[in-house]
Amino acid sequence: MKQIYFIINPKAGNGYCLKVWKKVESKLVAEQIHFLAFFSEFPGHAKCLAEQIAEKNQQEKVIIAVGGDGTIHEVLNGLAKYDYITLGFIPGGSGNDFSRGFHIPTNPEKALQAILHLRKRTGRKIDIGKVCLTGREEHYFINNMGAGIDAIISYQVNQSRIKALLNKLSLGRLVYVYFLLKNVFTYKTARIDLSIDGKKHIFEQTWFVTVSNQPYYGGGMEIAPAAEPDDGLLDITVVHQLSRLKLLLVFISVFWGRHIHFKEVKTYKGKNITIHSTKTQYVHADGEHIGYTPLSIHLQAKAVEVLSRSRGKEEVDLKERDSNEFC
Ligand SMILES: Nc1ncnc2c1ncn2[C@@H]1O[C@H](COP(=O)(O)OP(=O)(O)OP(=O)(O)O)[C@@H](O)[C@H]1O
Repeated sequence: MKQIYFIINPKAGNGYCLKVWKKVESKLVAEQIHFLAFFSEFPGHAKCLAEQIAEKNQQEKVIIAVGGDGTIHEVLNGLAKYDYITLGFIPGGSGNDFSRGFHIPTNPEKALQAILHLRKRTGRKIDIGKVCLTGREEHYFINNMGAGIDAIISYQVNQSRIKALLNKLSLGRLVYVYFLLKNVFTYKTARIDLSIDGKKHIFEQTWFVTVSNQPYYGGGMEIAPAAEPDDGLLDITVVHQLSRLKLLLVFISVFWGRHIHFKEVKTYKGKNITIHSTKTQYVHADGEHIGYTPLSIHLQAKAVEVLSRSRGKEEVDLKERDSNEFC
């Protein structure tokens, strides 16, 4: 059996993750499962830890990220170049879009149970995206990346103190609404030149472009309802040429994946994408600020083995994530 390593972000979910870890740790001890655990001590540390674990002995291992989407993003970036590592995830953050998209239970004990069960089988090979920014190191994403107003919002949310306060009151989602409202009346749209597998598209007055590997982002918004993480394609969503008020309507409809029916929302699929903008745009990958446009994105097909279940084309019933059906 492969050795299991845990990388825990004690700050994820504004400290909630530590409680998650305590529960997971007790269960591991009770079930006499051998494991090694490491805590992320500062932003970027989870990436270093994952890299060091992957390098050690160069043997097959399971690395389980315990935290939010930022934690899994860092762990992914540490292990993406090592094809003998299997990635697992126990949700302990505030958004947890990875667990939504990859059908991991939100309950920590059930998530662990699912992971221990899935570890006995061959993992699922999934695609990831590689973002290349001018003069900066490459970044991999597992959920999605974006450029435009959504990237500014996620940057401001991550910096804000209100997030911690609202999370304590279990109103974490409101922080996105607050920053959306703050930006929607001041943000200046730009022309975006997009190339998808060599085909050029020009969009005037663009609010944002996202490139998704799985459907969810921003803590449960179904931005790319058709995205499948193992279909060898990335799903592109462009929102452009609409009024500020209509943009708010589009954002509301994203929670149900209905935004794709607006004529101002364009969707595509592709493998190699470039984004240029007349105005420098903020860029995020898995909700973490990584730089600014211009950039290129390249699909890395079936590049990472994950402990998750595939749902095929069935509709995802999110309530089921908490059921015991993994076992
Ligand atoms: N010890 C630490 N102290 C402070 N920040 C840390 C530490 N370890 C990691 N981080 C940073 O914490 C940030 C948030 O982590 P993460 O995204 O996992 O949690 P979250 O924001 O609560 O969840 P989500 O992204 O799912 O909403 C990341 O940007 C990461 O770099």
